[in-house]
Amino acid sequence: MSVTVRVPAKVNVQLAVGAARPDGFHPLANVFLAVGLYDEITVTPADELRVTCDGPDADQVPLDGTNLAARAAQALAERYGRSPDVHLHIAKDIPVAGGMAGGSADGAGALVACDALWQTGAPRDELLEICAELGSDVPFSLVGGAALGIGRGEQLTPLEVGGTFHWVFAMARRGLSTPAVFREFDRLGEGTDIPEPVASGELLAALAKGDPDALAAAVSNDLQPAALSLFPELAATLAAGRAAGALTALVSGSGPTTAFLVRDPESAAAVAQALLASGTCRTVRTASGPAPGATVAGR
Ligand SMILES: C[C@](O)(CO)[C@H](O)COP(=O)(O)OP(=O)(O)OC[C@H]1O[C@@H](n2ccc(N)nc2=O)[C@H](O)[C@@H]1O
Ligand SMILES: Nc1ncnc2c1ncn2[C@@H]1O[C@H](COP(=O)(O)OP(=O)(O)OP(=O)(O)O)[C@@H](O)[C@H]1O
Repeated sequence: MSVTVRVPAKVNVQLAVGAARPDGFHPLANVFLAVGLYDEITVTPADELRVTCDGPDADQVPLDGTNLAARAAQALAERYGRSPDVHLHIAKDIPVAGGMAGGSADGAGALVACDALWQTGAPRDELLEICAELGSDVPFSLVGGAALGIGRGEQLTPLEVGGTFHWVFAMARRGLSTPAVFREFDRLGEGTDIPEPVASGELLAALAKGDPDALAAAVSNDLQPAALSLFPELAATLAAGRAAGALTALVSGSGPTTAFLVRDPESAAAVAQALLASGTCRTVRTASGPAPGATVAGR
């Protein structure tokens, strides 16, 4: 008996960041959009808790107890007083350390998979609570679609989306550490007045309407200057995508993956090809959103 769960990546269409809180986390107005790039997590009973991973970035994924999928299984087992002895296999398609919530997807996926395998019947609110303990992005990986995250990004309100948005993603030649990007944000903001993060009304209206031009005009990412400061070569990738006709170009979350909003799948293919030809990235992928959250794909 095994259970497989499919979980999407995310792009942040708005990431407003406030000044660091006393606990070191930053208050956010984080507008998440799940996109159709997926990791699949398969859980099978085993003699001990063990993680395996395959996919193009598999060699960068830790297979010990620090893996978010292992931590999710441990957390659920502890709550229900049972043994966490399972084999978790991650079929990884989401770039690692790319700002697309790949590890978070695996955490949410393992939680849903173990919940189904063990038939714990945990209420959704309890699963979301465990997700929030695992990381700020993990609750969104569970729910998918589109949502506004406040607090450190874990307090979610689902958002209406009136259409499908088409994207091209350019994967960089190395990763960026999320804490390092937040630290660079702090350094760049030293001595300035950092406003409270608020969601943009124009952006929420554009999502609700399903209007790519309006969304392109409203996207923003307060972590982008910090990501560019640590990874200056990303400026050339953003420029190449804009020159190829993307409606807008931005760093996805803490980066270094860059995201390009386009009008339709044909433009996605053209922008993807131009980005690859520019030589400014490792690889490109196209995907559209919103995509559903963690979903049992097979038993
Ligand atoms: C950049 C985003 O991906 C945007 O969605 C998230 O804010 C990061 O979410 P995540 O990777 O799940 O982050 P966590 O595992 O909760 O935290 C990793 C580290 O990121 C920083 N962090 C994260 C979230 C937040 N609101 N403020 C922060 O300063 C902290 O240094 C923290 O130690
Ligand atoms: N299941 C996992 N998959 C990938 N990385 C993991 C996993 N579990 C733990 N990690 C660790 O987390 C680090 C960040 O990887 P991840 O792919 O989650 O980054 P990210 O997509 O930039 O995250 P986010 O967008 O949530 O900030 C990795 O370098 C790795 O050490």
